[in-house]
Amino acid sequence: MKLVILGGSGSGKSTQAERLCKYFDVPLISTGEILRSAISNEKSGNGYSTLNELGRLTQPYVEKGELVPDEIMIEFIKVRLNQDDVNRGWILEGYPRTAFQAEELDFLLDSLEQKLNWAIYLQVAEAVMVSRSLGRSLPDDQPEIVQRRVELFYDRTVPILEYYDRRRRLLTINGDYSPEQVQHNILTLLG
Ligand SMILES: Nc1ncnc2c1ncn2[C@@H]1O[C@H](COP(=O)(O)OP(=O)(O)O)[C@@H](O)[C@H]1O
Repeated sequence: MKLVILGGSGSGKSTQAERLCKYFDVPLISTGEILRSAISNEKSGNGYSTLNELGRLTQPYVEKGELVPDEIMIEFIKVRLNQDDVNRGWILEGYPRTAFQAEELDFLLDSLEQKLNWAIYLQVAEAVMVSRSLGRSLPDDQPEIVQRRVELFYDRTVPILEYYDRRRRLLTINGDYSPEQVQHNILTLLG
């Protein structure tokens, strides 16, 4: 199974992505989680590694709630999707986040002779995004930064919905239910 999970900050996309990975027994690729761990690794000064390099490059963006430049993310996904453990499938969460990243993902999948099954959009109201994000304790979850991520979600990520819809690959799910109910609704739609 190859799925992209789309949604704003606090939409429940990381919760659903984790559940779906267990269900389908495929690896999770969560760009937010990978970047946060690369940044904390780099800060703790654990020597030189590719992960530290990624942390050093992306920290200024992540900490302000800004998007990491497309070129960095596209390169990262290219390397990740070429690794052996993702042959049978994967769930991408946090990527793509811009229309350019979505197009590049399609080019990459073409070159790997892979095909995306579905893009799942977890739809919640803006107030739900903000209140759920403020209830977490991630380093980049302060109010102004959350607000900025929500703004960028509408400006940069919402256009991707149309991209996938035109290609008949979009499933929209109401994210304003319990995690169990949302997962159930996703699995029902996936058939
Ligand atoms: N595909 C991406 N493109 C650009 N920046 C990204 C991407 N994925 C993650 N990031 C960066 O990592 C941060 C945290 O990502 P994530 O945990 O997915 O956030 P959210 O809580 O908004 O869903 C983002 O605010 C952004 O700075």
